[in-house]
Amino acid sequence: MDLTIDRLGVTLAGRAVLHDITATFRPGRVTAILGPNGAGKSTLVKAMAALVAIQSGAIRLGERDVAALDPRDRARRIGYLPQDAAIHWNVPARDVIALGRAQHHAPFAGLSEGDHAAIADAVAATATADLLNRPVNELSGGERARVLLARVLAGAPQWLLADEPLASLDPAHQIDILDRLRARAAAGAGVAIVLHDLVQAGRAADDVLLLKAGRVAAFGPAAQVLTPANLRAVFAIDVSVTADSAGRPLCIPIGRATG
Ligand SMILES: Nc1ncnc2c1ncn2[C@@H]1O[C@H](COP(=O)(O)OP(=O)(O)OP(=O)(O)O)[C@@H](O)[C@H]1O
Repeated sequence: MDLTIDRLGVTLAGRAVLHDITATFRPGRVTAILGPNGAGKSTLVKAMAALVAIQSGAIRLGERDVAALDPRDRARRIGYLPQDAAIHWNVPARDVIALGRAQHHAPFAGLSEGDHAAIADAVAATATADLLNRPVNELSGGERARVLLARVLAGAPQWLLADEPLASLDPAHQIDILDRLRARAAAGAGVAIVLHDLVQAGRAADDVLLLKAGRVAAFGPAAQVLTPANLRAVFAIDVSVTADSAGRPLCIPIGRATG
């Protein structure tokens, strides 16, 4: 089902943060949300997960208003991985990952075979098997980030919204995680990820939403959006854009825009 943002406006603490955002994200594709610090990327994904109140417009999953969905039903449909997620209990990583199945079974019910299978898939996708018995607060930042990603993957949501999922990962794990997210999309899920790295965005994204100061600067297929002119207009940098060996845009930042 499409995830549609329709003339969305969000105001936080009296400040208009998002203005008249319209875009339709499609399942089966990876959509990257890019923009400078403070552009409104996190606020947008929170609004898509119904975690912030919206002042105007709507977010719809298919025909249904996301904010009006029953919360458990919404959690089964939309998985959200926050930026800098904290874990307040020093429990083994396996318990954190298992929490990703909570919306699939009755409260206090044990894990079903289906739950175990989904957890095993998520553990394989994030290479967290060796971490399962470790207390989460003793993991490195990147290890913890992979455990948290495993938790949201374990829920097998129709839509996966991830806010900077690569931020603390080493290059090998960045590549692995992007490949897994692409595999989820290829299997029919919707995937929307906030990214800062233009190289990774070009590599992973089918579609790109460029945000600037809370407004849509460009939205569409990655090759049409990731152009030197758009990137200059949004980030005020010069970027070399060529095609990589798979024909995807390869964006190399050169420096601050001149002239
Ligand atoms: N709870 C809040 N109350 C008031 N203003 C907020 C709140 N949360 C975010 N903002 C403001 O909204 C704007 C957008 O913030 P947001 O976190 O969505 O940006 P972002 O594009 O994700 O930034 P970054 O790349 O730095 O993570 C910023 O100016 C921020 O200061």
